[in-house]
Amino acid sequence: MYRKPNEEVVTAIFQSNNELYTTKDFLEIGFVFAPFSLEEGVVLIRPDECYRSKLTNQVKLNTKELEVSGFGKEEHILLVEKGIEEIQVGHLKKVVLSRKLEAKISKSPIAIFKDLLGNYSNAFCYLFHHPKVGTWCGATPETLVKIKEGKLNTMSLAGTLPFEENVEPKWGAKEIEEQQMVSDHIRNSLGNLMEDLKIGQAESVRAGNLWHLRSGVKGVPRSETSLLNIIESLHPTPAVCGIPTKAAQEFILQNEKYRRTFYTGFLGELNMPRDGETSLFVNLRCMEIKGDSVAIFVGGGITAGSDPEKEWIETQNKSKTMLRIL
Ligand SMILES: C=C(O[C@H]1C=CC=C(C(=O)O)[C@@H]1O)C(=O)O
Repeated sequence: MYRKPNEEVVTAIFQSNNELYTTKDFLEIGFVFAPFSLEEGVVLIRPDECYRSKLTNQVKLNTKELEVSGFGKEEHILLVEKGIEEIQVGHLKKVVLSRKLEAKISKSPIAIFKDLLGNYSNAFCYLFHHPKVGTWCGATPETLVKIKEGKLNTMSLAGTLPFEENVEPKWGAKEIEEQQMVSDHIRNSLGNLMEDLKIGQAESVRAGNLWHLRSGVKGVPRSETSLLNIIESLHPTPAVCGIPTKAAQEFILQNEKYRRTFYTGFLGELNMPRDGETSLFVNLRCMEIKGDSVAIFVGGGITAGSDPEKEWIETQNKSKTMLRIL
């Protein structure tokens, strides 16, 4: 079940058996759920039954300050320090480092999903379940790619500050440089696949209790460009992996002390309805639900200008997007 950013309609797609289908070439139709490492298999939910409904009875939750446990701080700071060293010796320019935190829940997955819808209107909110994969939900601010009527839209997203009512975010050199790196990377990797590519000015966008810097990216894919080409050139974006991509991915796989599985993968509608719109989102601000426990996934972009303590606080702030709902 999902609702696209700033829309009112919730769509539910149900597959009528428990087979685990995967995509081969992104020409299939359905809902995809892709892991960070694509070779683990991109799950496809076949749309045997589809329902659409307008949102009703949205409840705004109290936004009072949340206390977040400091568990895992030392380990995360060491990881960030290692990332900074790798950048200083010149192996990487940027790497996104993340962690997982656990919490108990007393709400049902459906109640959690409803609260995501009611509180994050400009996010892509979803609840995913497959008996052989698990149950996930989230409210992500990042579009991986949207293709409609031959036009492509994506975004360069990076840089984070806490949101404060009536206060404009003041971006520092670290965030501006970090977001510029993402824009440059998108230009390099998508440029050859497109007739023309335009990357807009960076602007501040709100994502729940946070601000991000975002540039819109628009273009028209060349006639010979396939969706698979586009996905392979964009995923994993430097907003979730790093620069250069391969070296950052290796660093992540070797140094993060857990497996990301579907966090920082992507998900969304594929060719729905037949030959229609594809809109895929990066799986951020998300959690995996297992009975009465959840695992929340949070990370941040590390550059030469990163301060490990601040990076830790940034992950604490990102975890509040989900913790508030719980
Ligand atoms: C990796 C995450 O956020 C990414 C998206 C926006 C801003 C980010 C940052 O400022 O570091 C991250 O690149 C996450 O939320 O777990």
